[in-house]
Amino acid sequence: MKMLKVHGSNNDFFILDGKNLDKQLTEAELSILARKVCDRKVGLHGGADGILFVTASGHTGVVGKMRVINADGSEASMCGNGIRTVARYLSEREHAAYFKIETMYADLEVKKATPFAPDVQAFDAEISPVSFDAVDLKMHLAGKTKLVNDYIPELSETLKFSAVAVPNPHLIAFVSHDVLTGPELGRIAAYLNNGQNLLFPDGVNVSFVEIQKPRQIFVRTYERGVGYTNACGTAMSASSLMYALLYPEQVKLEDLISVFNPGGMVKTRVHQRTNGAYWMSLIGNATFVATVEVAQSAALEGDFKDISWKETGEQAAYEDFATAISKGEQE
Ligand SMILES: N[C@@H](CCC[C@H](N)C(=O)O)C(=O)O
Repeated sequence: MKMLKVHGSNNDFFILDGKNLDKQLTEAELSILARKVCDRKVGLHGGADGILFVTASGHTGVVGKMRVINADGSEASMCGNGIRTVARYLSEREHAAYFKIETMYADLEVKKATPFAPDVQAFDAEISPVSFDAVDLKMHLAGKTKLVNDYIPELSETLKFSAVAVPNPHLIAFVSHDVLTGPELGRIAAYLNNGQNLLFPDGVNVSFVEIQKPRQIFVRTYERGVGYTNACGTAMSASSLMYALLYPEQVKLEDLISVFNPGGMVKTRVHQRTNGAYWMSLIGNATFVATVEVAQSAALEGDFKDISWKETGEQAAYEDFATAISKGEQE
């Protein structure tokens, strides 16, 4: 079985193309494979945040289908950092620069973007559909059908949250720098993703957002099915939407927003269609780290003694880029 280790803002994945399997996987095996391969301690070469499973799409004019399997084996409806890397993979495989990828709820447009730096390739992905509806969020708050900049007393007496599905569920709070870097995010997100709480029984991705200056935010995310990640693309898109809606004096629809995260930086734009629906452009790196070969039967057993791992050399360029960002040399 061949896979590709990739990342967007150091949110890392293994792309598994159904064409490169030794043998067809059952649904249960796909989930087991994700848990074995992604394990940070004993998984494949340091593990990953998830598997991006690529297959053919049944939809006309769509180049391929992406399924997102979190590190804990659960399936997510979307992955913003992941779809950029799948876009690059399909773009190289199909020799196309602008096309659609099928995801659980929508066929999303992707296109090649201007590289962020030499050897730091970038792609631009549509993030949609957007919903504030508690039913779509699988959110249960007494008497509330949506939540926009409001308190959830069960979680915090001081923080205000907004809930938005893009279409995977996100809970977002705008916070000070101290709160962004402190323990509250972990406390709240671990509780909401314990599978037992009544507010989000299916879990939710939780992000804290700091406004650094107009059109520049920092987003830290604790992901459902994973835990803390270096970045979450759908969270940065959802956070950009809430930034535009809650702080219209700082950012307008269509403005380019710089979104920094612990793993790097992406750019976003918030758009609104004529029917009122919001959608976002998520523009960021799509880095190929290494090509991997492992026997499928061994991977399913979590046995990674005998693998072939060939680095592409792109990670060094990405690290130079990330260093330049952290020194404020790039906006
Ligand atoms: N890292 C992803 C989101 C992956 C899915 C998420 N953990 C969920 O369960 O919704 C991104 O970049 O969007």
